[in-house]
Amino acid sequence: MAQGETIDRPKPAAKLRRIALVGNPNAGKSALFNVLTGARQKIANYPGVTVERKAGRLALASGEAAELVDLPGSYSLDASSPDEEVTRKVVLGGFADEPRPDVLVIVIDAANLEQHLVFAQELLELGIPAVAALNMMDLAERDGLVVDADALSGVLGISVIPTVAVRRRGTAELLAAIDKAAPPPERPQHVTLPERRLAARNMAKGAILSETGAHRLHASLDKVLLHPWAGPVILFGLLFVVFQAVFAWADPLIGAIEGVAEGLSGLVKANMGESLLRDLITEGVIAGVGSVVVFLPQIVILFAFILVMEQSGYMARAAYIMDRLMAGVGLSGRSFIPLLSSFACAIPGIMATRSIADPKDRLTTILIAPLMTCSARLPVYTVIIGAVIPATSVGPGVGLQGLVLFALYIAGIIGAMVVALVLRRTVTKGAASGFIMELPKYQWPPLRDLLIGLWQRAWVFLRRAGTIIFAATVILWLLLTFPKAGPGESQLDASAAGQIASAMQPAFEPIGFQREMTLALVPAMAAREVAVSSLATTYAVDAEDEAETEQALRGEIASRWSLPTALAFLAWFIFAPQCLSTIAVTRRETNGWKWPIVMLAYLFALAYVFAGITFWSATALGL
Ligand SMILES: Nc1nc2c(ncn2[C@@H]2O[C@H](COP(=O)(O)OP(=O)(O)OP(=O)(O)O)[C@@H](O)[C@H]2O)c(=O)[nH]1
Ligand SMILES: [Mg+2]
Repeated sequence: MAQGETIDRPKPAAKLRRIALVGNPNAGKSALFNVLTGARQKIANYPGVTVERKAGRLALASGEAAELVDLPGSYSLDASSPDEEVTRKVVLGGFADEPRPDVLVIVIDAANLEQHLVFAQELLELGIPAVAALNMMDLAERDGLVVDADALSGVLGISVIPTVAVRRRGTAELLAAIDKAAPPPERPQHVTLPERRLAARNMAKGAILSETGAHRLHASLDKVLLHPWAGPVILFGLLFVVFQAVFAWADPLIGAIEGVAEGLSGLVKANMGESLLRDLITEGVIAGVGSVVVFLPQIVILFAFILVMEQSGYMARAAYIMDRLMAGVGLSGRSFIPLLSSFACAIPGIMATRSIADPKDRLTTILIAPLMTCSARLPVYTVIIGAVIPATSVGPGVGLQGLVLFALYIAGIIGAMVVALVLRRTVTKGAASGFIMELPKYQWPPLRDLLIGLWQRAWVFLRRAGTIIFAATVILWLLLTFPKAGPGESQLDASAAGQIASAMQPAFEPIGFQREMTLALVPAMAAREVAVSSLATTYAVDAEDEAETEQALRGEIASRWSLPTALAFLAWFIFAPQCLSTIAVTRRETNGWKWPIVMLAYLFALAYVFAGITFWSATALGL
């Protein structure tokens, strides 16, 4: 769910041996890829994480360099979803510029042997030299399974190497086996699925030496967590805690970062004479970029929860619980994970829809993904909530601010559900497809994966602050600073930005937006957080005297905005179609401009209508 995750197309390498990691979803292919190549491909404890192939270099036991390709998990070579299609094409040599792999590394989950051996047999029928990685041996052992790798090797006719990808166990042996990989013994062709299943059962029986009852704890955990009514209550309670924590835990850290920004600004002022450059640094860079960077603690806390939920195996349970709810709006639990990813960023979320086989399900999921509150909206929400909602407590351990934030997330979800319902009755009409998903095993999140995951998220966020947000802020500062105001005229009125905003203002006046809010919407098309930095820069430029510039953005908003106006702005951001990258990735994933335009139009309409409704009802209530 990394934001803006990049996809490297494997480059055709003429001389290098090509080795492909294949197997069922969630077998640990990407984890193996990471340890073998030193890369940091995304992994998580639920199926369908990898949706594109990715290549890296590795050194074989002989020292020879080879190319390793990580593939999306698949249940068979009869592809039904776009991600499975990628696997099928790579294995069968269907991509024009990519030769068929020289060696297949079939990754098998030792704790799910029978299921994983079904696809393994189909792969062996291809006759490509192969080895098997019998992965997750630690979990098999923990569950009391003793798996006989040699017995398995005997029936499959290839080397079978026990591995624990996350502990780097067995990788040297695996590399040595890849070196010596030979074509598997010829197998009967065109075996039917029931025949393969039967054979898999027999092979598994022969290879599993003992099975004791350590499954019991997990079974009882599932009884509670997947209980028809206790399950949703626990899930809801958990999410509630997450949003409370985002506010409660981050506050001291935010204060510290704000202090650093103020200190820096003071330092610049003390050491530089009055000049445009000094203003650019203090009003543009420090006020603008700084106002976004302060949200790093909240982003990190949110992701820490999400990563722990993913890695522990709970996320897949959440999808399972949500399945019934999703069925109510014509979607399946399959859509849950892409939608959940969209809470980080809609881009990886939309890409994750490739694991949805049904095209109409998939399209609906893509169209509603931007309604999930992405992390770029968090700064906008929290700065406004911090400014206009009092930090009072509404119950033991429950703060009003966290409650409002929670409500904003829920509003996005409800909006998405309603839109899905409407879409399913109209443009994407059709029966909802069934949901099959295997539930992964519970495990303690590996600390290393957790820290790497957190670091990646934090880095993506900081990089955005240093690039897109920095650039947008500087451009905005220039537009706010020139042309210079004449005597008696306010700088904001005279500036190019002020004139642009004034031209747009009639459209936004009716929904309660002030001119600087309207202005903030324009650069926020690049990245939503820019709404915050542009407000900060605008107020810094607009400040009458030096002292006022020092005031943090929250204070400015508190003194300048009425409550209805602030609430309308929040409502706008629940729906606002304000990120160009989302539109671009939608165009790519739907192969055309039709659906991105539909998306843009409906989001814009909803944002406008809801901001308006919020403003007018809040005003009528006398807030
Ligand atoms: N305990 C344990 N966990 C493992 C092992 N290998 C992988 N995992 C975990 O299993 C989960 C799935 O791993 P991935 O590498 O994402 O699986 P994948 O096969 O790439 O899955 P898809 O991309 O969905 O096909 C992650 O949470 C890993 O941390 C292992 O040997 N032992
Ligand atoms: Mg993977």
